Amino acid sequence: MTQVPVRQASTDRPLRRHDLDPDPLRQFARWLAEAEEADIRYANAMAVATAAPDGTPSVRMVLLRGFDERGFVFYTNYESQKGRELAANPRAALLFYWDPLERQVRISGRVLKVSSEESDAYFRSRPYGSQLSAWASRQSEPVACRNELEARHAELATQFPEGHVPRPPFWGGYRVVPEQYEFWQGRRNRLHDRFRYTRQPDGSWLIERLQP
Ligand SMILES: Cc1cc2nc3c(=O)[nH]c(=O)nc-3n(C[C@H](O)[C@H](O)[C@H](O)COP(=O)(O)O)c2cc1C
Repeated sequence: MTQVPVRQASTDRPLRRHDLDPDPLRQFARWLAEAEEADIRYANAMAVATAAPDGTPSVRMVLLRGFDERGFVFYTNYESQKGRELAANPRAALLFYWDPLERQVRISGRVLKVSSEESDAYFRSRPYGSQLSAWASRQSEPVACRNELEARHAELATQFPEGHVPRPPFWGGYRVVPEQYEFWQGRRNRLHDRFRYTRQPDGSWLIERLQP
């Protein structure tokens, strides 16, 4: 077996109960802002885990495009592997990892499609080339060669001039509505700080420290 070197935490940045915002959304916003201030490339990149109906998990990176009290939004192809899994089992887990800050955030909950108006508005804001790519790619399906994709992209450019690309009906947003969050702060000696927020039936959040 190839041994993978283990790196020790370089700083010790405690996370205490009284540092936490009672609202996990505000706590998340604070940590994301700190990740952005730390110049982390793609601080909004997150892994999204879904599961097939037989329980087989799958995970991939996507970019968080917005978040508020309604949930966490990302955009993708509704007919991709994740889209098919979410249609059958509308639950997901999200994971952010900000290495320079030694922080991890886990979020899990139910998943809804965002409204078509919201997806349309976001699609309109995308660069022209990305709009065409959304049409060109049958995401997660095999393709014989890259030329086929590029030819389709070029053909779509003649069909849809810049500024006039409609959103493909098979492309749009998902919103993950959190039921649980976990904020993890790496500490020396692997005695890390972990706090879990669990949504209660009355809408409040139970906060518990977890063992590392
Ligand atoms: C940093 C990063 C960001 C990504 N962002 C997205 C995204 O926002 N939406 C998306 O559909 N795919 C995104 N991808 C590609 C996905 O990881 C994945 O390859 C694709 O969505 C197909 O996944 P699936 O076959 O599991 O459905 C991103 C990949 C990386 C590495």
